[in-house]
Formats: sequence, C-alpha cells, structure tokens
Amino acid sequence: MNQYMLKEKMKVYFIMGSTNCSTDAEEVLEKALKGGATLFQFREKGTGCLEGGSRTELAMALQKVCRRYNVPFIINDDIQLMKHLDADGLHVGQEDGDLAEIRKAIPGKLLGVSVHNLKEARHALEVGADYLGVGPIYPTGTKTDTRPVMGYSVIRELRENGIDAPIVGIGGISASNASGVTQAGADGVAVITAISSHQEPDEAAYELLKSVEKGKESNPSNKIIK
Ligand SMILES: Cc1ncc(COP(=O)(O)OP(=O)(O)O)c(N)n1
Ligand SMILES: Cc1nc(C(=O)O)sc1CCOP(=O)(O)O
Ligand SMILES: [Mg+2]
Repeated sequence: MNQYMLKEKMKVYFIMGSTNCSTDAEEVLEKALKGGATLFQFREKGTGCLEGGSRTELAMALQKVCRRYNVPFIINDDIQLMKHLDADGLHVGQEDGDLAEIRKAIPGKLLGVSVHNLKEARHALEVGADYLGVGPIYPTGTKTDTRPVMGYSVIRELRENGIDAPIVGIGGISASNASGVTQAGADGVAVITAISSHQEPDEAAYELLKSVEKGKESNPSNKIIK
C-alpha cells in the first residue's frame, strides 16, 4: 500500500477488544465499519480480557469482518498472533521491544509505532515504521499508563520538522474534537471509547469521519496541496 492509500486508511482508526464492548464485539465492529471506520486494531487488554484459544478465536472472527469490508486488520503488541493470523500489521509502543528487531520479524506487514516526540518519531521511521500513533492528545479514561496529555503540540512539531509519514492522534478523541486533530496535521484519529461505547457505533464512526474530513480541509498544508 502506498503512503497516500495508507493515509486514507488512517482517517478513522477503530481500536478495541472484548473488554471495551458491552455488546457483541463482532456486531460492534461490523457497525463501525458500515459507518465508515477505515482501519481496525485488535487490542485485547485489561481486566477480564480473553486469553489463549478464546482470544485467538475472537481475533479470527474480527479479522473475517474486516476482510468483508476490505479494512486492514492490525494486531496490538503480539507478533506471534499477528503471524498466526497472517494479519495485515502490528502496532507497538516504545516499551514493546526493539523496533528494528520487530520490523525485521514482520517483513511486508504494516508496522505502526506509538511516539511522543520528534526523536522517537525519527527513530521509528528510520527503522521502517509505516505510520505513527501520537498521544494522548486529550485525557483518556481507557488507558492509565499513558504519557502526559500533549494536545496538538507533538503533531505540529512532527509536521514542522518535515515528518510526512501517516500520523494518527489517539486518546480521548470523539466526533466533537477530532477535527482539531486533523487540522493540526494528523491524517486521522484512533479511538476506542468514541465508537465502542456509543449506542450506535455506525453513527459514531460516521460522525468521526465527517469531523476528521472537516479538520483536514481546514489544515493549512492541505490547502496548499489543493
Ligand atoms: C494507533 C495507536 N497509537 C497508540 C497506541 C498505544 O500503543 P502502546 O503505547 O503500545 O500502548 P498499548 O495500546 O499497547 O496499551 C495504540 N495501541 N494504537
Ligand atoms: C490505547 C491508547 N494509547 C494511548 C496513547 O496515548 O498512546 S491513549 C489510548 C486509549 C485510547 O482510548 P480512548 O479513545 O477511549 O481514549
Ligand atoms: Mg503496546
């Protein structure tokens, strides 16, 4: 996938696992994709999360849904599961291992890396990351071990320093604040709660997509390209 196509896929990046859903995870995902989510990450974490065979079974079921909608299926943290399922890619953070080793271990697959400053971003891209996750943009109730809330400052800093790779903002993002993230220079937003806890995940995804596109239109560098 070229960088332009990947940036399009970054617009509404839905992340979840069974612990994020109060109803059936497959149904939540299907609705999200119907509504316009463009990328999916399986992140089975937290109290009461599935393990072993049932975790793999859920991942396989969600991968099938993604295939039906032609939406790439990314695995959080777990290289073995990614390989086992022949998923489309892997997302890792700064504490998840040596990035160069991880890149070598998954040739031809998408690699997303969480970054929090220019140095981490440059390193991730040097070793071959395909996209960057930047956050937390806003306060989030979903993950406790985050870095301090950064607002738009890091996204702006990366763009001002010539980082042209696909970027998503993450953390506390909803339809009401997503446009600010793409206006600041991100290609899209990654969300858990905004879709998985919404009564109507399809509406949530659709509203996020509209907000993301509105922000992109008002991004100064996009205006120059047009
Ligand atoms: C798109 C995206 N961005 C950031 C993260 C966070 O990754 P990480 O810091 O490794 O934390 P965990 O998600 O593993 O708890 C992400 N998952 N996706
Ligand atoms: C998984 C994750 N990573 C973050 C980071 O800052 O790297 S914030 C986060 C949780 C995002 O969930 P919600 O959309 O519910 O706020
Ligand atoms: Mg991780």
